[in-house]
Amino acid sequence: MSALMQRLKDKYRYSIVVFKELVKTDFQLRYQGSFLGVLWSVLKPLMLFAVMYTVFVRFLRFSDGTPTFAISLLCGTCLWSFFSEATTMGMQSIVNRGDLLRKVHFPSYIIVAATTMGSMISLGINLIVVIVFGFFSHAHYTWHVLLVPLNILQLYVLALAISLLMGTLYVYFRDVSHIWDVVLQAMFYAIPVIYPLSMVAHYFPLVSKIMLLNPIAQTIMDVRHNLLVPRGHPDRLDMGRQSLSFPHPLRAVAAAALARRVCIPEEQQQIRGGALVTTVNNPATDMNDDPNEIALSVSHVAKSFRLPTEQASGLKQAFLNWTKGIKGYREQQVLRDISFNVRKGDFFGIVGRNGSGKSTLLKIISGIYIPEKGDVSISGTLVPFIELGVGFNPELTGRENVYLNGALLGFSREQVDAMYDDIVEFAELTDFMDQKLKNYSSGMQVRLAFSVAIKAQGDILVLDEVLAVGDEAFQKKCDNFFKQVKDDPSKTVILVTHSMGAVKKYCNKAILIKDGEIIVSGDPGNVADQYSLENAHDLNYFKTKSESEKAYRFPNGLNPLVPMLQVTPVSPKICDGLSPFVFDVEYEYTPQDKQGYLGLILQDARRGGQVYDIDTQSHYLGVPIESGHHKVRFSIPLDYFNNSEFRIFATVRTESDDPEHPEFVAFTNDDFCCYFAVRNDRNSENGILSDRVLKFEQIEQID
Ligand SMILES: Nc1ncnc2c1ncn2[C@@H]1O[C@H](COP(=O)(O)OP(=O)(O)OP(=O)(O)O)[C@@H](O)[C@H]1O
Repeated sequence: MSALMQRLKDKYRYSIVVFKELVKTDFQLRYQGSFLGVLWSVLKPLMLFAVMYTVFVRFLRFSDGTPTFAISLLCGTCLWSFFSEATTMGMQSIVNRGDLLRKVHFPSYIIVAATTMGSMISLGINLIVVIVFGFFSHAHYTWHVLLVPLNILQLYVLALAISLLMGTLYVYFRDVSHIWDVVLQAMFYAIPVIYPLSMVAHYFPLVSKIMLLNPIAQTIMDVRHNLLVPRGHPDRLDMGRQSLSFPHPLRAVAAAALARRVCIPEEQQQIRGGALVTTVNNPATDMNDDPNEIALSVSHVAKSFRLPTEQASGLKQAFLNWTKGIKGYREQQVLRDISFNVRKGDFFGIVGRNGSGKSTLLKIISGIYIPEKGDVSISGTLVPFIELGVGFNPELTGRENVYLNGALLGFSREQVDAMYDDIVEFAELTDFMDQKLKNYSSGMQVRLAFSVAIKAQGDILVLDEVLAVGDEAFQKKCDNFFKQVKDDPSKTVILVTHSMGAVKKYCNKAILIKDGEIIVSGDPGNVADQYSLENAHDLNYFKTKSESEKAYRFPNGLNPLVPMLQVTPVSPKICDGLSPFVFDVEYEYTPQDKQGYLGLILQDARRGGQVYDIDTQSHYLGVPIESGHHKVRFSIPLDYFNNSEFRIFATVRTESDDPEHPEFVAFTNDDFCCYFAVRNDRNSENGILSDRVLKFEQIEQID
């Protein structure tokens, strides 16, 4: 038995750790900031009771004739408050804590279970109040009181099952919460909370029987009877037996099983270690890789998302879309066919422009998303940081957030206790730990998050944009940490970053993702350079220029006279700066009455501005263009260029009367320009031209 318990404990260890921490913070946050704090959980039902008692017992004279009817009313009110609060908050919790689900390998039902458990704690406090009241009202408690925890557990399971079902619907249709409000109102009157069942049974015996078919009503009645029905009451024994009888708990368990089946995806049901995913599959390998050396293998992974095109989070819109045959979404293919292997001990970089799918790939590796196609195999334990400070709550103190964040990384309270001082010392936040996180600067928050995150233990660390944390002194510490990890052959790191300095410094391999595919892989220096080049396309000063030119005459740069104008590289796009950069300009041109010319502009894509500009009539390149389809080859010597990224932009224009404003016929838009980069260790990064440009000629004494 104890071995079985131990196995269950091990299997659900992560879920238990996170559950406990979420319950604690959830309960704490409910009463935080109020003057009376947790006392509200006692006062609220008492106040409600006072209202009910006055209206229904004093004025409407509802009673079953027992002296404890008032307490029974209080008890029913508490149970009903629990049920309505737990299902309402539980239903909304998946959406409210969606950040956790998107960033941590995490079973979603824990969020709902923790929220409903928060309400359950309030119920526990309330029932203690009921029992104390009972003493003063001469209630005679019997052993049946011992059945109450069983009844409550049953109610909790029912509330949890309903919350899961409603919560799943609520993710798609927000109307569900409004409908549920109405259902709760109706149910309140259909359950004998404020009136005795005997009253209904007296007038409508069949209705009273139907009422009892409702498992919620029955459980509430059970609790009341087990607590308060006086000794000798004819119903008492039956009700006590009923609580233990089989069909009743079975209903709750069946509801929970149904909710689990419908609401919890298969992969979430498989989560064992939460943040620590352990799989020891045989990773797929290519011919050159020793399978024992592979830590992670990603094979032909593809993923797309459905992006809503019409507002479809309401039932009405969903119905209208359905009747009109509108899908209400479009597919966005984020990853197409990604394959790579990471060897044990690698520091592996993943780079790409915004929206290229890096985080999606990390989430697939971490088990947060399931790929549509392809496989991911991991050998060892994998710790996804995904993002620093996941689950951080601004309303909690730094200390509380450390425990919460630690739990999400799989650490129990005892484990966090043991490392707490180290975390605080590393974060250099000793004096701030009892302050709420909302009072921290953003730098302090990431320092704290980083200090917790680096405690995570596993063979493979998955880091998403966790570099450049904090001020300069703190960055040095982080740098030391990364160097240590890099030098540790037992650690494998997968790093997503936009810092090409970090890629070159830490990584031994990297991939560049563009449009959902790997376009460059291997040497991190080369990958970083290609990335810089890709990134040069995004710079705003080019956009502005293009925008103004779009408004100029031809909206997309090209037109019937010049349907094609394109600059293509002949040399490699990453140049060493020793040989010239060679490129072609291809055009199709139908001449007008004036002679057409080809103009070229060389732009510094890193710093902005023109390096070389023949954009005036007087400086025409002197290449008249002829009718038809042609290709012209050019070359630019790069000896004196520093390291940077450059863009070549072509125009076709004709002479005009104003030499400062030549007449544009066409220009290359951003898709048809050519980008290249200069990379050579003899160059510096400062300024466009290298210091080799300046020659020392002579020095002459004046006085
Ligand atoms: N859960 C989601 N639902 C719908 N679309 C999503 C979802 N997650 C990501 N996307 C979309 O997938 C694309 C890739 O996103 P992702 O976060 O992977 O990019 P990224 O390369 O990490 O970008 P960044 O460098 O900005 O962090 C984006 O267009 C994003 O809008």
